[in-house]
Amino acid sequence: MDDEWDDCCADVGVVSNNHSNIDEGHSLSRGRGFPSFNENEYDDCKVGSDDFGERRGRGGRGGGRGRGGRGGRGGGPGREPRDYENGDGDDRRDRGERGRGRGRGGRGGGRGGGVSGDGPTELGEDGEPKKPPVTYVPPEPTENEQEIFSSTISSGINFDKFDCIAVKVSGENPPRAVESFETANLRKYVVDNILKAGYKKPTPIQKHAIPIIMGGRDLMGCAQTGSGKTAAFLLPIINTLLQDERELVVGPGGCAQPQVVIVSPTRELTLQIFNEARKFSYGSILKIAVAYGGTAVRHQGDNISRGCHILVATPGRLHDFVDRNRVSFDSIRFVVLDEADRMLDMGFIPSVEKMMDHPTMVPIKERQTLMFSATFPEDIQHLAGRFLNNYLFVAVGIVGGASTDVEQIFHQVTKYEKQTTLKKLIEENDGKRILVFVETKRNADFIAAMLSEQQMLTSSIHGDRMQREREEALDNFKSGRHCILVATAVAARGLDIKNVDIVVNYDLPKSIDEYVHRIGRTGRVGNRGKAVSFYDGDQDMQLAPDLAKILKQADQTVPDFLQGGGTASYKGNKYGGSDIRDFNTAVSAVDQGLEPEEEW
Ligand SMILES: Nc1ncnc2c1ncn2[C@@H]1O[C@H](COP(=O)(O)OP(=O)(O)OP(=O)(O)O)[C@@H](O)[C@H]1O
Repeated sequence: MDDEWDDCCADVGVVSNNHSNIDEGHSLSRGRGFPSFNENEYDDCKVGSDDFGERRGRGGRGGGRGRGGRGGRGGGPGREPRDYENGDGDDRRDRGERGRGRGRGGRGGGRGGGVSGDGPTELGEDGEPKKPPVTYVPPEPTENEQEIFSSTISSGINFDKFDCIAVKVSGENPPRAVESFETANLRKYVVDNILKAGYKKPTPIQKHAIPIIMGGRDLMGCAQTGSGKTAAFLLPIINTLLQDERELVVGPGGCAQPQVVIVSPTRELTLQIFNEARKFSYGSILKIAVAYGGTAVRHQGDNISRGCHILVATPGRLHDFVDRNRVSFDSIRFVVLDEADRMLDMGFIPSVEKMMDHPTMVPIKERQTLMFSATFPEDIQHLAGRFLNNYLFVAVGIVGGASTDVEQIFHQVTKYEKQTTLKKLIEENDGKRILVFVETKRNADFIAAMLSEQQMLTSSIHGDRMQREREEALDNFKSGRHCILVATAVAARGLDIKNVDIVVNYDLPKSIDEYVHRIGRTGRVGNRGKAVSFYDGDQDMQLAPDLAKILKQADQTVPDFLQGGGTASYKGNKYGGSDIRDFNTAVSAVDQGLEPEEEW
């Protein structure tokens, strides 16, 4: 599959029988009163789990890049030159501890170790190199109140302009939007936590989603990047759990029965939502648990088996637990798909179907199903309909449109000019926090190494890095220790990082939705941001019409080289369209003309 960065793959049902590779000596403390997880029960690298990030052993680049630069590649078997160019080849060849050969010149020494130095690779029953156990135990989440509440990005000068964006609500009998958190019928506990997070008033998606969800309805919610969709579902869910408290159930054998399951496509986003849920439920009796790949299974399993009201998970790891009867959906009250269009596209749909159709899943009419994204193409909305019950559709602004707070700049370059252009851009923006997107994992490594060699403090994040490295890279960038983060699409969606000054599309993505999500890492909650994209006519021509359209919709100048290149791939003026169910109601529209191409 081309989306190799995915934290899940389509084959969710396939469970490897090869458990012999699991480190039997690895142990963690037993849960209180519940059976502890045995690592042997899990093959953390099984096909279909969300553990791509823990893959090791790139056969073709075993040379190891040590301190001071990239060493030779090609010490190991298997990588075709084409594969090297494209970087993201067949993941099956990416396994096996010993071939990794990675290191960052100029920043702390390389992590070398090629195939050649370590003797023959041991093979498992399936002929694949035996997989190492995943032993990474992430740091415990903080209990420090100040830290819990400090992750919020402060709202910017354009925050109030959110209120001028047209909102369309469709579906039967939508409730009235709320105007403030104080009048939203939220419990004091929840309002106190909202205030501690520094929120003064709800964003449009929150104004609409809170009463809809508290009113027991299903929802498909679309609003621009950085406009508070996470709180839009977390606040009413947490409020409902506290208002109408139900007993926490843990079945036989420590099988947890969460009341809420929130699924998102990447590990880092899952962790972020988990922390947001902890924030808004701070001080309450609610138990929040997290499950994502690339981490020691037993650790998460023990936590989950103690019981949790809310489980935030990536699909692969969620199904690991479900398949082993460690999690069931018998007590579900809410199912949330964040980045829902991504969760329903080809790579993830089997996981979502498996969850929704699971024999233990509460029937559609007895649970609430909520879906959120900044982009929601109509074909994906069709798919979504089957999981929703008489839902309301809320669209804030143009579905799939870019945040108007992001200035979008394009440089026309050839592929040979990209490196120099990037270096120049970074030099001209010394000290600014810059997120650089590239298309392939290999290019992410390459660019990060190149910048590091130039004494530009750089981290990288992509699906071939171990989870520990991914989290460290993100942390270095968030804390400002490293001003530059080079990323593949794994960081395109949902991540909420303070003070990202510039997003660079070193390589433009293949789809316009991906572009919208990427540039949405800056210019969040009313802050201004800038996106600089390198446009290579040879590579990116097919994206030109969509880019031109996105620019026009955001009232920005369209460069000549993006003009006249054909028709956009989306119909009409509404990326992703409106509610596909053909409701002709615009129940709540604050149409003040700020969205020139709005049709409602
Ligand atoms: N009402 C509010 N007032 C102030 N800040 C808010 C409010 N709601 C959310 N925020 C903050 O705005 C930032 C962006 O929120 P969030 O990550 O939920 O955006 P999003 O719409 O999900 O974006 P994306 O589409 O990129 O996932 C977060 O730092 C969040 O804490």
